[in-house]
Amino acid sequence: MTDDSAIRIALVVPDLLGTYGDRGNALVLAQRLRWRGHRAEIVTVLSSAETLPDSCDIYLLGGGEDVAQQAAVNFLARGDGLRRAVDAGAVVLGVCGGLQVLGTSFTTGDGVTHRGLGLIDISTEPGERRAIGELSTRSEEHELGLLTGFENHLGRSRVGPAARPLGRVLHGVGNGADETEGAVSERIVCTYLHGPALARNPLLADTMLSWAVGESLSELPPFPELTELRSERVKAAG
Ligand SMILES: NC(=O)CC[C@H](N)C(=O)O
Repeated sequence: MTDDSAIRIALVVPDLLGTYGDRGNALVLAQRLRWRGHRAEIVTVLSSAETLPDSCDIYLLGGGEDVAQQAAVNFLARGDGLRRAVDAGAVVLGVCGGLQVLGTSFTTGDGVTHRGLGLIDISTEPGERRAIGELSTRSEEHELGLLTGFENHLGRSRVGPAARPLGRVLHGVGNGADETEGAVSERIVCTYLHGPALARNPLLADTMLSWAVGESLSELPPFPELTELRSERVKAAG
């Protein structure tokens, strides 16, 4: 049964975009809401569903392989639920393959260009080699500070004029061409950070949650394990 007062978090086609552990982002968001006394519901939408419901507050798209990304675009274009949700103010996170799916187009390693959903102005072409390893960036423009994660992608992305980069690369590849990482447009956040990104970067998680809830959220007590994880991972990035 649906709980009307709950913040609904859609985990979008994890059977296609679930290769890199990004489903953890849904658990992080739900738990950070519950710790503050909000109700949260995770709505898992598999690609066997008819269409994606437009009634969720937050939509999470993870990373996946090239063929899975094409299947995800086909599924999401059917019914257009994600576009309607975005138009109504939903918050969206696209990680890696999810970033490429949300963008205008992506060219896969075989040289074929595929249409993305066009929800954010970012396009992707294959690089010369796969970017694999720790990725750390600084996001001053969006006041998100240091962002940490790992990357594993061939695609190199260019942010168009209708979006802004999420951060500037300190270590790793990120978007590739110009030392930027990810993209932001209104309430859509795209990144190459896996980790899962929202487990490693609680400020990003809480920023997205405050957009969904419509108010700033109470402080949570510091988690020493989290501080330690972040500093250990940033150190590992060199
Ligand atoms: N980690 C991913 O999601 C990979 C995305 C995409 N298939 C690429 O290689 O660029």
